[in-house]
Amino acid sequence: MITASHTLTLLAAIIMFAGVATLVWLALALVARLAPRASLAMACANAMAALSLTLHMLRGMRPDALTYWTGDVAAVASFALLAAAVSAITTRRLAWKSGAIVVAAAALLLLAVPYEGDLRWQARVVNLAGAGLSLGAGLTAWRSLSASATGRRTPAPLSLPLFLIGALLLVRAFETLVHPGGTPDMRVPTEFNIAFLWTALVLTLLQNATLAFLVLMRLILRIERLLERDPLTDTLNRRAFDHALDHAHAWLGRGRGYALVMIDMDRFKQLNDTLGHAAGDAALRQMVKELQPCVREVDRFGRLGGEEFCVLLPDTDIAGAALVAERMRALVEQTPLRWLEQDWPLSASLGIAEAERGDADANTVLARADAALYRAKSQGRNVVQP
Ligand SMILES: Nc1nc2c(ncn2[C@@H]2O[C@H](COP(=O)(O)OP(=O)(O)OP(=O)(O)O)[C@@H](O)[C@H]2O)c(=O)[nH]1
Repeated sequence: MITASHTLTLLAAIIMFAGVATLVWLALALVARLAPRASLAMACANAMAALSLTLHMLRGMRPDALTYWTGDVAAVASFALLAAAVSAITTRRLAWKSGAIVVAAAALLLLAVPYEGDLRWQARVVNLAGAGLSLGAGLTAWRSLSASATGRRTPAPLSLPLFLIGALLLVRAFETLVHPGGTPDMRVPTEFNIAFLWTALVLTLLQNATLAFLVLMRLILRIERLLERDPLTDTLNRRAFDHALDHAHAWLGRGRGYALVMIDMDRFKQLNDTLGHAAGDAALRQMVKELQPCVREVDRFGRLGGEEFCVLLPDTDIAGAALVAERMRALVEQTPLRWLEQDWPLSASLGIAEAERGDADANTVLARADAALYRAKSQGRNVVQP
C-alpha cells in the first residue's frame, strides 16, 4: 500500500540531491572556475528546485503566502535558470531574458486566481511554464549540438533529458485537467504521484550529469585545441600536422592520394632584422589569414617551424596542387605588410609534391616538397616549383 511516507521520502530525496548538486556546481563555478556562468546558473537552478520542493512539503505548516505562491514561482524560476544554463553551455550565450519573462508572467498568473480550493489552476501554470522552458532549452541544445563541429563527441541526443523533463511536466499539467481524482499536491500518496516523483528524481540526476559531461567535454576540447594549434597563427602545430600527414599516407594504399604545398616566406630574416620580431610575427599572421580562403575544409594547414608552412590537400594531384600554390603565391605578393605607416613587400616561395604509391612513408613526400621549395628559392624566390 502506498502511504504518505513514500511521497515524502521521494520529495526529500530530490531536495537532497538538488542541494548536493547546488554545492557541486557552486564549487565548479567559484573554485574550479569551469564554465563559471553556466555552472552558477546550474547551482541557482538546483537551489531554486530544492527551495520550491521544500516549500511544497511545508504547505499547511508555514504561512500560506510563503509556501504557496513563493514556492510556485521558485519552481518556474528553477526551470528558467536551467534553460539559461543550457544555453550558456551549448551556445556560449547566457540567454536569460525569455526565461525572466516566463517567470514574471507565471508570477502574475498565479496571483490572478486565489490560492483556494484544489489549486489546479496554479498547478497548470507552474507545469506548463516549466514544460515550455524545458522544451525550449531542449530545442536550443539540440540545434546547437547538431551544428557543432565536435558532433561525434557531443551528440545532439544529449539534449534528450530536457525533452523528457518537458514531457513529464506536460503530463502533470494534463493529469490535473483530465483526471478528476488527480491532485496537484505532490505529498498525496497516489500511484501517479509516486511515478511522477520517481521519474523526476531520475531526470534531475540525468540532467545534472548530462550538463556536467558537456562542461567537461568543453574543457577537454579546449585543451585538445591548445595542444594541436600553433599559438601565433592558429594553424596546426608540427606534431598535429605530422599526425594528419601519417593519416593521409595510410589512405594512399587504399587509392586515396594527396598532395603537399610547402610555403616559405621570402627574406624573412631581413624583415625581422629591419622592422623587428613583432613585425615578423604580424607578417606570418597576415600571410596565414590571406591563405585561409584557398584552403578547403578537408585540407590541413600546418606550421612546420619558423616561417615554413605546409598544406596537405587530400584527393589532389600535382596539377591541382600547382593551381592552389599559384593562387597562394599571388595572394601573398598582392598585399604588403603595413607596419608603422610603412609598406614592406611580402612574397613567398612554394614547393609542391604529389604522393606516389611507391613512397614508403609521408616523410618521403615531405622531403620531395622540401626539395621543390629549395629549387623555388634558388630560382630567385616568389615562384612555385614542382
Ligand atoms: N618574427 C618571427 N621570426 C621567426 C619566427 N620563427 C623563426 N623566425 C625567424 O625567421 C628567420 C628565418 O630566416 P632564414 O631561414 O634565413 O630565411 P629567410 O630570411 O626567409 O630567407 P629565405 O627563406 O632564403 O628567403 C630567422 O631570422 C628566425 O629567427 C617567429 O615565430 N616569429
